[in-house]
Amino acid sequence: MEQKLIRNFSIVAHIDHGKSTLADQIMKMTDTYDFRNHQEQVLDDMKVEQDHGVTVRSKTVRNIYHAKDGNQYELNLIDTPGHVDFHYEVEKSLSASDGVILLVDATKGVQAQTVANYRIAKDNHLVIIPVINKVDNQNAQVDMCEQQLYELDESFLEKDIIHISAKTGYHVDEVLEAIVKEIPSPNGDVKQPLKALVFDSHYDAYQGVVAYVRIIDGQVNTNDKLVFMNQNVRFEGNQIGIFNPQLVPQDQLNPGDIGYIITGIKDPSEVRVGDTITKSANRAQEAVAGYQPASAVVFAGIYPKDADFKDLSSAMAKLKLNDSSIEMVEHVSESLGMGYRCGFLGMFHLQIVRERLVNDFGMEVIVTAPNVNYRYTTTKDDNFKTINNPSDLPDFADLKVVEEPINQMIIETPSDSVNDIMALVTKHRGVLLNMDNHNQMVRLTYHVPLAEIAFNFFNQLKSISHGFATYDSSFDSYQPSDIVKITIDVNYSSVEELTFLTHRQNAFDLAQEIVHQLKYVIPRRLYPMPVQGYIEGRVVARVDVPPLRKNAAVSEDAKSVSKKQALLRRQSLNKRKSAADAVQLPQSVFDAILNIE
Ligand SMILES: Nc1nc2c(ncn2[C@@H]2O[C@H](COP(=O)(O)OP(=O)(O)OP(=O)(O)O)[C@@H](O)[C@H]2O)c(=O)[nH]1
Repeated sequence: MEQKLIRNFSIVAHIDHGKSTLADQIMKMTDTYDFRNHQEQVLDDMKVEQDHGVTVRSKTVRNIYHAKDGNQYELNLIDTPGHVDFHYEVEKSLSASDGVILLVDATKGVQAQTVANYRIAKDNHLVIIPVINKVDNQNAQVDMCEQQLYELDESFLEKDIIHISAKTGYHVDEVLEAIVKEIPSPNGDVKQPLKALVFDSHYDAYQGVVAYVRIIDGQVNTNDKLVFMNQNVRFEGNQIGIFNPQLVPQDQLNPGDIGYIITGIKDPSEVRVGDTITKSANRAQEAVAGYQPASAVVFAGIYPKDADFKDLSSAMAKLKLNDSSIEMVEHVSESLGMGYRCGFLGMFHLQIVRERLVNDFGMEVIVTAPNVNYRYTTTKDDNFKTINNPSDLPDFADLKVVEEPINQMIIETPSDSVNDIMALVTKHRGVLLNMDNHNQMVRLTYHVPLAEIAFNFFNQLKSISHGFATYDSSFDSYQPSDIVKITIDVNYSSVEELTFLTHRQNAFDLAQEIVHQLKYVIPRRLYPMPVQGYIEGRVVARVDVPPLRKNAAVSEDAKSVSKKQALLRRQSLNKRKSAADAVQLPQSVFDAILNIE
């Protein structure tokens, strides 16, 4: 396809505003995919995506469109995720695009991720086509959405904002025409040395690493000798091709094309998303600017359940290739063995990683209770050290200052929920900075500790506001805080994975609650096991996990004294045997802790 007839664009929106439905509709109208014999939402093909009904990974598909001007255009569409945890995916997709369709649900209006995605598109200097979706819905408020879009960007006043129903196809043809007319064709020079930006990748058991690329300059042909510029890893492009949305081989990719290169590389750590591919014989001078690494928000340990650490390690490396935002470092735990301490972009991301390990790699894992990171100075050292594992915080006697991450959070809500929401955020130690009205909604701006909103906050907010409130939050600063460490002993030995950091005001209640929850989930032994919670060296909570044994005194099948004595002897022998084993922590222990509000 001639370069001037190519259009590369992403569809961006808040979660559930209809991106995948629009992508399907475009594929239907351009005859890219035959939907009669297939399921809807072909792009959301991962099990986790179908289970949760959300897009987790960006997906690319090439459509051929016969435009009204008589030309055939190649429309490379990237469907992006809408959930805040997958923001990083959107950033990567936009680096491969020249324009975006900014989709707004007519029944919901402009929401937090609409604004966030609009900003990324602006920062990338992309053409933005605003589109209002779901106009077939009887609750559609098209005028309100238009007003909100004008407030977001005055330049939209000069455009005719398109009103569509992605579901029925109403006016989607106008979107296709706008893509052709407004989004520029890619500018790249075929005569320059090859520069292909790797914006994504996945691992194939037979073919090794498959790199998803946008060709910036030059040309790549099948079997070319290639090199990853930053990693300096050489390989041969065994197969190249495009997404339809399945992989379809081609002989050649040219500037502006979005496609894939099968590298044959079997070691996932040799490939980095954000790297540039060039030819080994005719190297480009400079690599394309890559991506800022994503910064993890919540941290947790991941350990193999029944399998070997080696299996976990190989599964994690392949997963990381497909999701470069996961941070991981090896970690040895006394009770769970070799594993990883990992960083995630949010709780939903953590949940998806856990499910993908099972679905995609058959890897059952134990995930420990998540936490955020903190930093501290000690009486001996005034330099701040950041920790993401609570057990790394030194003893309270040595600490000078502990700081926790504070986020700026903006909540938009209908006015009838304002009081309840303010009470909720105050309970979570939020400090109100500003309150104003914004398109019939109240906008509250807060400073709130990340640890207070990283876990269950979103669900609480949704339930209080009956699903209407939305929020967006971003890191603001570290601030000194009265943070204390809760340590938990099971059977008189401290369990590292059950160490928590929290504000002093919550510490006592939290320690009580954790210890109480553990009573029912710690696997029982033949003897009672005390579970104790400590704060700054003092026991503040205690329960005894009841023993797993028959009570010889009342047992019905041991009526004679000698039989009772024999039973007691056996129990005492078993007791000595099992006392030597370390306490095994099943997943239910960490799940129980996660449910504490
Ligand atoms: N009535 C109506 N419903 C729509 C329309 N477009 C999408 N929907 C519905 O809205 C819901 C969300 O649509 P999706 O296409 O999955 O939304 P999404 O933006 O891709 O969601 P994420 O990828 O998870 O962010 C689905 O139940 C769709 O059937 C439309 O034009 N009209």
